[in-house]
This record gives sequence, structure tokens and C-alpha cells, in this order.
Amino acid sequence: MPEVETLPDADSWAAACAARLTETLSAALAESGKAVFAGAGGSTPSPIYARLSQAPLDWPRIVVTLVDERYVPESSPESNAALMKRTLLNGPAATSRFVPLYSPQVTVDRAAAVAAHALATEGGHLDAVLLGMGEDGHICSMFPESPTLKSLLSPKLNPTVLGVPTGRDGRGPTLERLSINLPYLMGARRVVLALTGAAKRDVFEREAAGDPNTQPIAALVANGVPLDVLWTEKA
Ligand SMILES: O=C1O[C@H](COP(=O)(O)O)[C@@H](O)[C@H](O)[C@H]1O
Repeated sequence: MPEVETLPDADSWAAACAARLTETLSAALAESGKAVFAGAGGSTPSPIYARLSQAPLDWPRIVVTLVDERYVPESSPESNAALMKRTLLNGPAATSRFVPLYSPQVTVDRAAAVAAHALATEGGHLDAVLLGMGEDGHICSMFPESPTLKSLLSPKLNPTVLGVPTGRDGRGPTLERLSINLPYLMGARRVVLALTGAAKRDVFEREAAGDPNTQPIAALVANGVPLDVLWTEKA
């Protein structure tokens, strides 16, 4: 079971998450002259993005992308790209290069193939990753017991982006989505999982001890994803 690091309040939690990501991007820049950051959508990351956007990094050498996206254009309130542009891609970070997962294609699977190619062109590797987790235990768009989970969690595939259909019986998302797969997380330098609130801590501890074939958090643990779990009680 990975250690859950407890931060005393929302400010120190957001600052600690941003500092870990900054340190990892800085190390990648020092080693290879470029770096790739992938971040979550949802409600959790905004205060972290607000701090990371001000980090003194060589942002023009950094590629920024998403760990997952709804199959909607940026004009939609459901767009993770729009959220990231509002919260991270301003200030110094606005000079980075954003690679979206969404593009308007005939099907979500075609859009996933386009995104997979775009990320492969950037090296097919992520340096720093920020994940959130839903109270149903989903990370990225890997929903416990959903139909595409087997492909998303297959550790033997190459890093890629997959289309995620809507779920049946409450298993899976209500909108089609795109998601990076587990090998992208396995190959990252550091994956920060940012959690807030007592309920999410309980879900994390339950999921981490679960079945790596059907529970994404358990799959991260079983496959050695370099995970830092940072939690605070109040957002
Ligand atoms: O659907 C999503 O939800 C998760 C968790 O969101 P949160 O609002 O509970 O923080 C998020 O990590 C993911 O990127 C997003 O697409």
C-alpha cells in the first residue's frame, strides 16, 4: 500500500503537489532539454494548477497535455482542455505547448488515434503527471469495472490514448471520453495523485487493496507506477 502523505491544509497541500511536479519537470529539462506534463481535469487540480502556472520553469520547452478528456470541444463546460487553459495555461505556463486529446473526428476512437499519434510525436513518454480520483475510484477515464478497462489497464501495450465508450448500468462515463492508458503512467518519472476529503481517502485505501484487473488504483500499485499520494482533509 503506498504511503498517503497528509498535509495540514489546502494551501500546503496544493503547494506540495505543485512543488513535486515542478521538481520533476525541472529534472527532465535538465536531463533532456524538454519535458512533458499531463494533468487531470475535474474539480481537484485548479489550486495546484494556479501554483504550477507560476513556476519558474523553461515553459517553452514543456509540452502540456491531459490524462483524459470528454469527447467534447473546448466550448463545452465539460471540456478538460478548457479547464486547463483557464487554470494552468496562463502566466509563465502559457508559453508551453498544449497538445489536446480531443479533435473533431468521425468517432471517438478515431480521435483517440489522432491524439495517440500526437503524443507519440512528442516522445510517447510523460515526465510529470497530476491525477485526481473520483469518489467511484476512477482515475483518468479508467472507471472500475467499465467495458474498456481491460485495454486501458493492460501493462503490456505501448503507451497510447484510447476511446472510452459510455457505460451501461452506471459502469463507465456518461459521455464518450479519451484516456491515456496504464503504460503511460508506468513510464512516467513521477505521478502525483492529489486527494481531498475523508471520503476519497477511504476510497483510495479500499481501491489500493483491490483487484488490479478491475480497480485502476490497484493496477497502479501492482504495476509499480511511481506514485506520490498527497491528501488533505479540507479542499
Ligand atoms: O471525470 C473526471 O474526474 C476525475 C476526478 O475528478 P474530481 O472532480 O473528483 O477531482 C478527474 O481526475 C478526471 O481527470 C476527470 O476527467
